[in-house]
Amino acid sequence: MSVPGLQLSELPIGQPFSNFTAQDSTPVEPLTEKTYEIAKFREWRFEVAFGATVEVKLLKGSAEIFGTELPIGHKFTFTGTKSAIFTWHGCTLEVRGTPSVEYTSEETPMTAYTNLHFALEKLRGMAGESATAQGPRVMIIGPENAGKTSLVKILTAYAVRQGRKPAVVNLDPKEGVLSLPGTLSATSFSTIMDVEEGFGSSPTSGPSPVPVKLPLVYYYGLETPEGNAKLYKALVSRMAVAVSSRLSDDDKNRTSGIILDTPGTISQTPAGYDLLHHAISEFSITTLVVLGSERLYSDMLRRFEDRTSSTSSSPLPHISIIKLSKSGGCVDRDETFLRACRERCIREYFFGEPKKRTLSPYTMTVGFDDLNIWRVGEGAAGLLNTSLLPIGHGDDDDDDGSGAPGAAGGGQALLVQADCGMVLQHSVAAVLHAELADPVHVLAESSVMGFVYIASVDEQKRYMKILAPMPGRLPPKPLVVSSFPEPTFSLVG
Ligand SMILES: Nc1ncnc2c1ncn2[C@@H]1O[C@H](COP(=O)(O)OP(=O)(O)OP(=O)(O)O)[C@@H](O)[C@H]1O
Repeated sequence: MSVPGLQLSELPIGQPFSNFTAQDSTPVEPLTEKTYEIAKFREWRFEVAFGATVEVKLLKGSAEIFGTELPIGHKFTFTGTKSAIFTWHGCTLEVRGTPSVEYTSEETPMTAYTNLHFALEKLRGMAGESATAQGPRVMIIGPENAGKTSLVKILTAYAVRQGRKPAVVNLDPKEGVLSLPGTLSATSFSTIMDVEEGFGSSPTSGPSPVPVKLPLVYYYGLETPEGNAKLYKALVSRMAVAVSSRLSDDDKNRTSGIILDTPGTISQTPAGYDLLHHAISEFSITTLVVLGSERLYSDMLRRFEDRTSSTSSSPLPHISIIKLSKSGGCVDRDETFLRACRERCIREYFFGEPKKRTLSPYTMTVGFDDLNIWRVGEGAAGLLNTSLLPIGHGDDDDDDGSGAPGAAGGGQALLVQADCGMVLQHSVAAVLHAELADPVHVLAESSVMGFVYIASVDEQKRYMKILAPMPGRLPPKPLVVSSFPEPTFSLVG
Protein backbone atom coordinates (compact mmCIF):
# COMPACT_ATOMS: atom_id res chain seq x y z
CA MET A 1 0.00 0.00 0.00
CA SER A 2 1.27 3.46 -0.68
CA VAL A 3 0.35 6.62 1.13
CA PRO A 4 -2.38 8.09 -1.10
CA GLY A 5 -1.54 11.37 -2.78
CA LEU A 6 -3.70 14.31 -3.69
CA GLN A 7 -4.63 12.57 -6.96
CA LEU A 8 -5.21 15.85 -8.72
CA SER A 9 -5.57 14.01 -11.99
CA GLU A 10 -9.03 13.06 -10.79
CA LEU A 11 -10.09 16.61 -11.53
CA PRO A 12 -10.77 16.24 -15.30
CA ILE A 13 -11.69 19.36 -18.60
CA GLY A 14 -12.72 22.98 -18.69
CA GLN A 15 -11.55 26.42 -19.73
CA PRO A 16 -8.12 27.85 -18.98
CA PHE A 17 -8.52 30.39 -16.23
CA SER A 18 -7.49 33.35 -18.36
CA ASN A 19 -9.02 36.09 -16.18
CA PHE A 20 -6.55 35.49 -13.42
CA THR A 21 -2.84 35.97 -13.56
CA ALA A 22 -0.01 34.88 -11.36
CA GLN A 23 1.81 37.79 -9.78
CA ASP A 24 5.52 37.87 -10.46
CA SER A 25 7.10 40.09 -7.87
CA THR A 26 10.68 39.82 -9.20
CA PRO A 27 12.38 43.23 -9.05
CA VAL A 28 13.74 44.63 -12.30
CA GLU A 29 16.86 46.44 -11.04
CA PRO A 30 20.19 44.59 -11.53
CA LEU A 31 21.34 42.55 -8.54
CA THR A 32 24.58 43.43 -6.76
CA GLU A 33 27.13 40.62 -6.49
CA LYS A 34 29.29 39.69 -3.50
CA THR A 35 31.47 36.72 -2.57
CA TYR A 36 31.56 35.29 0.98
CA GLU A 37 34.21 33.01 2.45
CA ILE A 38 32.57 30.96 5.23
CA ALA A 39 34.94 29.18 7.63
CA LYS A 40 34.26 25.59 8.73
CA PHE A 41 31.53 24.98 11.34
CA ARG A 42 30.07 28.41 10.60
CA GLU A 43 26.69 29.35 9.27
CA TRP A 44 25.79 32.20 6.90
CA ARG A 45 22.34 33.38 7.99
CA PHE A 46 20.20 35.50 5.72
CA GLU A 47 16.73 36.93 5.34
CA VAL A 48 15.11 37.97 2.08
CA ALA A 49 11.95 40.08 2.08
CA PHE A 50 8.93 39.29 -0.04
CA GLY A 51 9.28 41.13 -3.34
CA ALA A 52 13.11 40.96 -3.23
CA THR A 53 15.26 38.22 -4.74
CA VAL A 54 18.64 36.86 -3.69
CA GLU A 55 20.57 34.33 -5.76
CA VAL A 56 23.14 32.11 -4.07
CA LYS A 57 25.70 29.89 -5.74
CA LEU A 58 28.22 27.59 -4.03
CA LEU A 59 31.55 28.23 -5.78
CA LYS A 60 33.91 26.11 -3.67
CA GLY A 61 33.85 23.71 -0.72
CA SER A 62 30.72 22.10 0.68
CA ALA A 63 27.59 23.61 2.19
CA GLU A 64 24.07 22.65 3.18
CA ILE A 65 20.73 24.28 3.89
CA PHE A 66 18.99 22.58 6.82
CA GLY A 67 20.79 19.34 6.01
CA THR A 68 20.36 19.33 2.22
CA GLU A 69 23.65 19.59 0.36
CA LEU A 70 24.11 22.32 -2.22
CA PRO A 71 25.72 21.24 -5.48
CA ILE A 72 28.63 23.37 -6.70
CA GLY A 73 27.72 25.90 -9.40
CA HIS A 74 23.95 25.65 -9.10
CA LYS A 75 22.10 28.93 -8.64
CA PHE A 76 19.43 28.96 -5.92
CA THR A 77 16.92 31.81 -5.85
CA PHE A 78 15.34 32.93 -2.59
CA THR A 79 12.46 35.28 -1.90
CA GLY A 80 10.44 35.80 1.28
CA THR A 81 12.66 33.57 3.38
CA LYS A 82 14.73 33.39 6.58
CA SER A 83 17.36 30.70 6.30
CA ALA A 84 20.96 29.63 6.82
CA ILE A 85 23.77 27.96 4.87
CA PHE A 86 26.00 25.82 7.06
CA THR A 87 29.40 24.42 6.16
CA TRP A 88 31.31 21.55 7.83
CA HIS A 89 34.55 22.19 5.92
CA GLY A 90 34.41 25.80 4.74
CA CYS A 91 33.02 27.20 1.50
CA THR A 92 32.86 30.13 -0.90
CA LEU A 93 29.44 31.53 -1.77
CA GLU A 94 28.52 33.93 -4.55
CA VAL A 95 25.52 36.04 -3.57
CA ARG A 96 23.61 38.23 -6.04
CA GLY A 97 21.10 40.63 -4.55
CA THR A 98 20.86 42.20 -1.11
CA PRO A 99 19.42 40.22 1.78
CA SER A 100 17.51 42.35 4.30
CA VAL A 101 19.60 40.72 7.05
CA GLU A 102 22.81 38.70 6.68
CA TYR A 103 25.64 37.68 8.97
CA THR A 104 27.97 34.77 9.62
CA SER A 105 27.39 33.12 12.98
CA GLU A 106 30.17 32.15 15.32
CA GLU A 107 28.32 29.19 16.79
CA THR A 108 25.67 26.73 15.68
CA PRO A 109 23.99 23.74 17.34
CA MET A 110 24.67 21.61 14.25
CA THR A 111 27.02 19.25 16.10
CA ALA A 112 24.30 18.40 18.64
CA TYR A 113 21.73 17.99 15.87
CA THR A 114 24.08 15.70 13.95
CA ASN A 115 24.73 13.63 17.07
CA LEU A 116 20.98 13.16 17.40
CA HIS A 117 20.88 12.01 13.78
CA PHE A 118 23.59 9.40 14.41
CA ALA A 119 21.81 8.16 17.52
CA LEU A 120 18.66 7.70 15.39
CA GLU A 121 20.73 5.97 12.70
CA LYS A 122 21.90 3.48 15.30
CA LEU A 123 18.27 2.70 16.18
CA ARG A 124 17.43 2.36 12.48
CA GLY A 125 20.33 -0.03 12.05
CA MET A 126 19.09 -2.13 14.99
CA ALA A 127 15.54 -2.17 13.53
CA GLY A 128 17.02 -3.37 10.25
CA GLU A 129 18.44 -6.45 11.95
CA SER A 130 15.00 -7.75 12.77
CA ALA A 131 12.06 -8.45 10.48
CA THR A 132 9.53 -6.73 12.71
CA ALA A 133 11.31 -4.12 14.87
CA GLN A 134 10.34 -0.51 14.28
CA GLY A 135 12.72 2.37 13.59
CA PRO A 136 12.67 5.42 15.87
CA ARG A 137 9.47 7.46 16.07
CA VAL A 138 10.75 10.93 16.84
CA MET A 139 8.60 13.88 17.86
CA ILE A 140 10.02 17.41 18.05
CA ILE A 141 8.34 19.73 20.54
CA GLY A 142 9.13 23.22 21.79
CA PRO A 143 7.86 26.79 21.87
CA GLU A 144 7.03 28.71 18.71
CA ASN A 145 9.96 29.68 16.50
CA ALA A 146 12.31 27.38 18.41
CA GLY A 147 13.50 25.82 15.16
CA LYS A 148 11.35 22.65 15.28
CA THR A 149 10.57 22.60 11.56
CA SER A 150 14.21 23.36 10.74
CA LEU A 151 15.34 20.42 12.89
CA VAL A 152 12.78 18.16 11.19
CA LYS A 153 14.25 19.24 7.84
CA ILE A 154 17.81 18.53 9.02
CA LEU A 155 16.97 15.08 10.42
CA THR A 156 14.99 14.20 7.30
CA ALA A 157 17.69 15.40 4.91
CA TYR A 158 20.42 13.49 6.79
CA ALA A 159 18.29 10.34 6.87
CA VAL A 160 17.63 10.59 3.12
CA ARG A 161 21.36 11.16 2.49
CA GLN A 162 21.98 7.83 4.26
CA GLY A 163 19.52 6.05 2.00
CA ARG A 164 16.66 5.99 4.54
CA LYS A 165 13.00 6.60 3.83
CA PRO A 166 11.48 8.32 6.88
CA ALA A 167 7.81 9.24 7.13
CA VAL A 168 7.64 12.96 7.87
CA VAL A 169 4.47 13.92 9.69
CA ASN A 170 3.38 17.52 10.09
CA LEU A 171 0.93 18.12 12.91
CA ASP A 172 1.33 21.91 12.74
CA PRO A 173 -1.60 23.34 10.75
CA LYS A 174 -0.05 26.84 10.82
CA GLU A 175 2.33 25.85 8.02
CA GLY A 176 1.64 23.15 5.46
CA VAL A 177 4.32 20.63 4.54
CA LEU A 178 3.99 19.80 0.84
CA SER A 179 0.44 21.05 1.21
CA LEU A 180 -1.48 24.22 1.99
CA PRO A 181 -1.59 25.81 5.45
CA GLY A 182 -4.46 24.53 7.56
CA THR A 183 -3.68 20.91 6.76
CA LEU A 184 -1.92 18.02 8.50
CA SER A 185 0.18 15.78 6.30
CA ALA A 186 2.36 12.70 6.18
CA THR A 187 4.96 12.09 3.49
CA SER A 188 7.43 9.35 2.85
CA PHE A 189 10.75 11.06 2.03
CA SER A 190 13.35 9.23 -0.04
CA THR A 191 14.61 12.02 -2.30
CA ILE A 192 16.08 15.47 -1.71
CA MET A 193 14.12 18.50 -0.58
CA ASP A 194 13.70 21.71 -2.49
CA VAL A 195 15.89 24.08 -0.45
CA GLU A 196 14.37 27.18 -2.03
CA GLU A 197 10.96 26.26 -0.69
CA GLY A 198 11.74 24.46 2.53
CA PHE A 199 10.27 21.02 2.09
CA GLY A 200 9.10 21.78 -1.42
CA SER A 201 5.79 22.89 -2.75
CA SER A 202 2.59 20.91 -2.74
CA PRO A 203 2.23 18.46 -5.60
CA THR A 204 0.76 20.16 -8.64
CA SER A 205 0.21 19.20 -12.24
CA GLY A 206 3.45 20.79 -13.53
CA PRO A 207 7.02 19.53 -13.80
CA SER A 208 9.26 19.95 -10.78
CA PRO A 209 13.03 20.44 -10.45
CA VAL A 210 13.16 17.99 -7.53
CA PRO A 211 11.32 14.65 -7.38
CA VAL A 212 7.67 15.18 -6.44
CA LYS A 213 6.52 13.71 -3.16
CA LEU A 214 2.93 12.72 -2.66
CA PRO A 215 1.69 13.45 0.82
CA LEU A 216 -1.34 12.10 2.59
CA VAL A 217 -3.24 15.24 3.57
CA TYR A 218 -6.04 15.91 6.03
CA TYR A 219 -7.92 19.18 6.22
CA TYR A 220 -8.09 20.87 9.60
CA GLY A 221 -8.73 24.48 8.58
CA LEU A 222 -7.76 26.24 11.81
CA GLU A 223 -4.52 27.80 12.95
CA THR A 224 -4.08 26.06 16.30
CA PRO A 225 -5.00 22.56 17.52
CA GLU A 226 -7.01 24.10 20.35
CA GLY A 227 -9.39 25.70 17.79
CA ASN A 228 -11.27 22.39 17.44
CA ALA A 229 -9.51 19.91 19.70
CA LYS A 230 -12.02 17.19 18.87
CA LEU A 231 -11.39 17.37 15.13
CA TYR A 232 -7.64 17.70 15.67
CA LYS A 233 -7.54 14.58 17.83
CA ALA A 234 -9.63 12.64 15.31
CA LEU A 235 -7.27 13.62 12.49
CA VAL A 236 -4.16 12.77 14.52
CA SER A 237 -5.60 9.31 15.26
CA ARG A 238 -6.55 8.81 11.61
CA MET A 239 -3.10 9.90 10.46
CA ALA A 240 -1.38 7.61 12.98
CA VAL A 241 -3.30 4.61 11.63
CA ALA A 242 -2.42 5.49 8.03
CA VAL A 243 1.26 6.05 8.81
CA SER A 244 1.54 2.88 10.90
CA SER A 245 0.00 0.88 8.10
CA ARG A 246 2.49 2.38 5.66
CA LEU A 247 5.33 1.50 8.00
CA SER A 248 4.23 -2.09 8.30
CA ASP A 249 3.90 -2.43 4.50
CA ASP A 250 7.28 -1.04 3.49
CA ASP A 251 10.43 -2.40 5.07
CA LYS A 252 12.47 0.71 4.37
CA ASN A 253 9.81 2.91 5.94
CA ARG A 254 9.60 0.57 8.92
CA THR A 255 13.30 0.76 9.74
CA SER A 256 13.56 4.49 8.97
CA GLY A 257 10.74 5.41 11.34
CA ILE A 258 8.85 8.66 11.74
CA ILE A 259 9.95 12.28 12.19
CA LEU A 260 7.12 14.39 13.52
CA ASP A 261 6.75 18.20 13.70
CA THR A 262 4.35 19.79 16.17
CA PRO A 263 2.81 23.24 16.66
CA GLY A 264 4.49 25.52 19.25
CA THR A 265 1.22 26.13 21.10
CA ILE A 266 0.67 22.44 21.81
CA SER A 267 3.42 22.41 24.42
CA GLN A 268 2.49 25.65 26.15
CA THR A 269 -0.99 25.22 27.61
CA PRO A 270 -2.80 22.53 29.67
CA ALA A 271 -5.20 21.98 26.74
CA GLY A 272 -2.19 21.66 24.47
CA TYR A 273 -0.56 19.11 26.82
CA ASP A 274 -3.62 16.93 26.47
CA LEU A 275 -3.34 17.04 22.67
CA LEU A 276 0.39 16.41 22.90
CA HIS A 277 -0.21 13.36 25.07
CA HIS A 278 -2.76 12.12 22.57
CA ALA A 279 -0.33 12.47 19.63
CA ILE A 280 2.50 10.79 21.59
CA SER A 281 0.35 7.76 22.34
CA GLU A 282 -1.30 7.53 18.91
CA PHE A 283 2.05 7.57 17.10
CA SER A 284 3.75 5.41 19.77
CA ILE A 285 6.53 7.96 20.02
CA THR A 286 9.86 6.52 21.19
CA THR A 287 12.02 9.66 21.11
CA LEU A 288 10.77 13.02 22.31
CA VAL A 289 13.07 15.92 21.42
CA VAL A 290 12.47 19.07 23.44
CA LEU A 291 13.88 22.08 21.67
CA GLY A 292 14.73 25.33 23.43
CA SER A 293 12.71 24.97 26.65
CA GLU A 294 14.18 23.78 29.94
CA ARG A 295 10.75 23.99 31.58
CA LEU A 296 9.04 21.86 28.97
CA TYR A 297 11.86 19.33 29.21
CA SER A 298 11.41 18.93 32.96
CA ASP A 299 7.60 18.79 32.52
CA MET A 300 8.03 15.96 30.04
CA LEU A 301 10.47 14.10 32.29
CA ARG A 302 7.91 14.29 35.08
CA ARG A 303 4.95 13.27 32.88
CA PHE A 304 6.74 10.29 31.36
CA GLU A 305 8.70 9.35 34.47
CA ASP A 306 7.43 5.75 34.34
CA ARG A 307 8.48 5.31 30.71
CA THR A 308 11.94 6.85 30.62
CA SER A 309 13.93 4.44 32.75
CA SER A 310 15.29 1.26 31.20
CA THR A 311 14.03 -0.71 34.23
CA SER A 312 10.51 0.72 33.91
CA SER A 313 7.63 -1.64 34.61
CA SER A 314 5.17 0.37 32.45
CA PRO A 315 3.39 -1.69 29.77
CA LEU A 316 3.73 1.32 27.45
CA PRO A 317 6.78 1.64 25.16
CA HIS A 318 9.97 3.20 26.49
CA ILE A 319 10.44 6.88 25.67
CA SER A 320 13.76 8.72 25.44
CA ILE A 321 13.45 12.41 26.21
CA ILE A 322 16.21 14.55 24.74
CA LYS A 323 16.89 18.21 25.37
CA LEU A 324 18.45 20.33 22.62
CA SER A 325 19.16 24.04 22.53
CA LYS A 326 17.52 26.43 20.15
CA SER A 327 19.69 27.74 17.35
CA GLY A 328 20.71 31.38 17.75
CA GLY A 329 19.66 31.78 14.12
CA CYS A 330 15.95 31.15 14.74
CA VAL A 331 13.94 34.22 13.97
CA ASP A 332 10.47 35.22 15.07
CA ARG A 333 8.18 35.64 12.11
CA ASP A 334 5.54 38.32 12.45
CA GLU A 335 1.97 37.90 11.29
CA THR A 336 2.57 39.94 8.11
CA PHE A 337 5.41 37.63 7.07
CA LEU A 338 3.45 34.47 7.87
CA ARG A 339 0.43 35.77 6.02
CA ALA A 340 2.58 36.51 2.97
CA CYS A 341 3.97 32.94 3.21
CA ARG A 342 0.43 31.55 3.24
CA GLU A 343 -0.62 33.64 0.26
CA ARG A 344 2.44 32.54 -1.68
CA CYS A 345 1.76 28.92 -0.90
CA ILE A 346 -1.82 29.18 -2.17
CA ARG A 347 -0.79 31.14 -5.27
CA GLU A 348 1.91 28.60 -6.11
CA TYR A 349 -0.52 25.71 -5.73
CA PHE A 350 -2.66 27.17 -8.53
CA PHE A 351 -0.18 29.18 -10.63
CA GLY A 352 3.16 27.50 -9.96
CA GLU A 353 6.30 29.57 -9.56
CA PRO A 354 7.16 32.33 -12.04
CA LYS A 355 10.63 31.13 -13.05
CA LYS A 356 10.46 27.41 -12.25
CA ARG A 357 7.18 26.09 -13.55
CA THR A 358 4.14 28.12 -14.36
CA LEU A 359 0.76 26.45 -14.15
CA SER A 360 -2.49 27.45 -15.80
CA PRO A 361 -5.41 26.74 -13.56
CA TYR A 362 -8.90 26.31 -14.98
CA THR A 363 -12.18 27.96 -14.21
CA MET A 364 -15.54 26.33 -13.88
CA THR A 365 -18.99 27.63 -13.06
CA VAL A 366 -20.90 25.57 -10.54
CA GLY A 367 -24.51 26.08 -9.40
CA PHE A 368 -25.24 26.24 -5.67
CA ASP A 369 -27.46 23.18 -5.99
CA ASP A 370 -24.57 21.09 -7.32
CA LEU A 371 -22.36 21.87 -4.35
CA ASN A 372 -22.06 20.11 -1.02
CA ILE A 373 -19.97 22.36 1.20
CA TRP A 374 -19.06 21.88 4.84
CA ARG A 375 -17.34 24.18 7.30
CA VAL A 376 -15.04 23.19 10.15
CA GLY A 377 -16.78 23.71 13.49
CA GLU A 378 -15.20 26.56 15.42
CA GLY A 379 -16.18 29.16 17.98
CA ALA A 380 -19.89 29.69 18.55
CA ALA A 381 -20.81 28.31 15.12
CA GLY A 382 -19.18 25.02 15.87
CA LEU A 383 -20.58 24.61 19.36
CA LEU A 384 -23.72 22.57 19.50
CA ASN A 385 -26.67 23.82 21.41
CA THR A 386 -27.17 20.41 22.90
CA SER A 387 -30.43 21.39 24.58
CA LEU A 388 -32.06 21.58 21.16
CA LEU A 389 -30.96 18.12 20.13
CA PRO A 390 -33.09 15.02 20.61
CA ILE A 391 -32.22 12.83 23.61
CA GLY A 392 -29.13 10.80 22.90
CA HIS A 393 -27.50 13.54 20.81
CA GLY A 394 -26.35 15.51 23.78
CA ASP A 395 -23.09 15.28 25.64
CA ASP A 396 -21.88 11.89 24.57
CA ASP A 397 -18.65 12.05 22.66
CA ASP A 398 -19.61 9.65 19.89
CA ASP A 399 -20.58 10.79 16.46
CA ASP A 400 -24.00 9.61 15.45
CA GLY A 401 -23.02 9.64 11.80
CA SER A 402 -26.41 10.92 10.69
CA GLY A 403 -24.87 13.53 8.42
CA ALA A 404 -27.27 16.14 9.73
CA PRO A 405 -25.81 19.63 10.10
CA GLY A 406 -23.72 19.82 13.23
CA ALA A 407 -24.70 16.34 14.35
CA ALA A 408 -21.24 15.38 15.34
CA GLY A 409 -21.60 14.43 18.96
CA GLY A 410 -21.19 16.50 22.11
CA GLY A 411 -19.29 19.75 22.49
CA GLN A 412 -17.76 21.19 19.39
CA ALA A 413 -18.98 20.02 15.99
CA LEU A 414 -16.45 18.42 13.66
CA LEU A 415 -18.07 19.95 10.58
CA VAL A 416 -21.23 21.94 10.01
CA GLN A 417 -23.08 22.34 6.72
CA ALA A 418 -22.04 25.62 5.06
CA ASP A 419 -24.45 27.89 3.19
CA CYS A 420 -23.39 28.90 -0.29
CA GLY A 421 -23.01 32.67 -0.26
CA MET A 422 -20.66 35.64 -0.44
CA VAL A 423 -19.00 34.53 2.79
CA LEU A 424 -17.24 31.80 0.79
CA GLN A 425 -15.77 34.19 -1.79
CA HIS A 426 -11.95 34.04 -2.03
CA SER A 427 -11.78 30.96 0.19
CA VAL A 428 -9.80 27.84 -0.55
CA ALA A 429 -11.88 24.68 -0.30
CA ALA A 430 -10.57 21.15 0.12
CA VAL A 431 -12.06 18.46 -2.12
CA LEU A 432 -12.43 15.32 -0.02
CA HIS A 433 -11.87 11.68 -0.89
CA ALA A 434 -15.42 10.91 0.27
CA GLU A 435 -18.93 10.42 -1.03
CA LEU A 436 -21.68 13.03 -0.81
CA ALA A 437 -23.82 10.78 1.34
CA ASP A 438 -21.11 9.94 3.85
CA PRO A 439 -21.86 10.77 7.49
CA VAL A 440 -20.15 13.76 9.11
CA HIS A 441 -17.54 11.83 11.05
CA VAL A 442 -16.46 10.05 7.85
CA LEU A 443 -16.21 13.37 5.98
CA ALA A 444 -14.23 14.98 8.79
CA GLU A 445 -11.65 12.20 8.71
CA SER A 446 -11.42 11.87 4.93
CA SER A 447 -8.17 12.71 3.23
CA VAL A 448 -7.87 15.56 0.76
CA MET A 449 -7.93 14.96 -3.00
CA GLY A 450 -6.95 18.53 -3.91
CA PHE A 451 -7.95 22.16 -3.45
CA VAL A 452 -10.10 24.63 -5.36
CA TYR A 453 -10.41 28.39 -4.98
CA ILE A 454 -13.79 30.12 -4.86
CA ALA A 455 -13.08 33.10 -7.11
CA SER A 456 -16.53 34.72 -7.13
CA VAL A 457 -20.04 34.08 -5.90
CA ASP A 458 -23.26 35.30 -7.52
CA GLU A 459 -25.93 34.97 -4.87
CA GLN A 460 -28.78 36.09 -7.14
CA LYS A 461 -28.02 33.71 -9.97
CA ARG A 462 -26.95 31.08 -7.44
CA TYR A 463 -23.60 30.04 -8.88
CA MET A 464 -19.90 30.31 -8.11
CA LYS A 465 -16.81 30.57 -10.25
CA ILE A 466 -14.26 28.08 -9.05
CA LEU A 467 -10.58 27.91 -9.90
CA ALA A 468 -9.09 24.40 -10.04
CA PRO A 469 -5.55 23.17 -10.77
CA MET A 470 -6.78 20.67 -13.34
CA PRO A 471 -9.21 21.05 -16.24
CA GLY A 472 -12.65 19.50 -16.15
CA ARG A 473 -15.77 19.37 -14.05
CA LEU A 474 -15.63 19.63 -10.33
CA PRO A 475 -15.79 16.03 -9.09
CA PRO A 476 -19.02 15.17 -7.26
CA LYS A 477 -17.30 15.19 -3.89
CA PRO A 478 -17.90 17.07 -0.66
CA LEU A 479 -15.92 20.30 -0.14
CA VAL A 480 -14.76 21.74 3.17
CA VAL A 481 -13.91 25.36 3.90
CA SER A 482 -12.77 27.11 7.05
CA SER A 483 -11.31 30.35 8.35
CA PHE A 484 -7.66 29.33 7.99
CA PRO A 485 -5.90 30.12 5.77
CA GLU A 486 -7.92 33.32 5.58
CA PRO A 487 -9.67 34.21 2.30
CA THR A 488 -7.06 35.64 -0.06
CA PHE A 489 -7.61 38.26 -2.76
CA SER A 490 -4.17 37.92 -4.31
CA LEU A 491 -5.28 35.26 -6.75
CA VAL A 492 -7.77 37.48 -8.48
CA GLY A 493 -5.35 40.43 -8.83
N1 LIG B 1 20.08 28.53 12.00
C1 LIG B 1 19.20 29.35 11.44
N2 LIG B 1 19.58 30.45 10.79
C2 LIG B 1 18.70 31.29 10.24
N3 LIG B 1 17.37 31.13 10.31
C3 LIG B 1 16.92 30.04 10.96
C4 LIG B 1 17.79 29.10 11.56
N4 LIG B 1 17.04 28.12 12.13
C5 LIG B 1 15.75 28.45 11.89
N5 LIG B 1 15.68 29.59 11.19
C6 LIG B 1 14.47 30.28 10.75
O1 LIG B 1 13.75 30.70 11.91
C7 LIG B 1 12.35 30.60 11.66
C8 LIG B 1 11.70 29.74 12.74
O2 LIG B 1 12.22 28.42 12.62
P1 LIG B 1 11.27 27.15 12.51
O3 LIG B 1 10.18 27.35 11.53
O4 LIG B 1 12.16 25.98 12.31
O5 LIG B 1 10.67 27.17 13.97
P2 LIG B 1 9.42 26.38 14.55
O6 LIG B 1 9.75 26.07 15.96
O7 LIG B 1 9.07 25.25 13.66
O8 LIG B 1 8.30 27.50 14.47
P3 LIG B 1 6.71 27.31 14.70
O9 LIG B 1 6.50 26.97 16.12
O10 LIG B 1 6.16 28.66 14.36
O11 LIG B 1 6.27 26.23 13.76
C9 LIG B 1 12.19 30.03 10.25
O12 LIG B 1 11.99 31.10 9.36
C10 LIG B 1 13.54 29.35 10.00
O13 LIG B 1 13.85 29.28 8.63
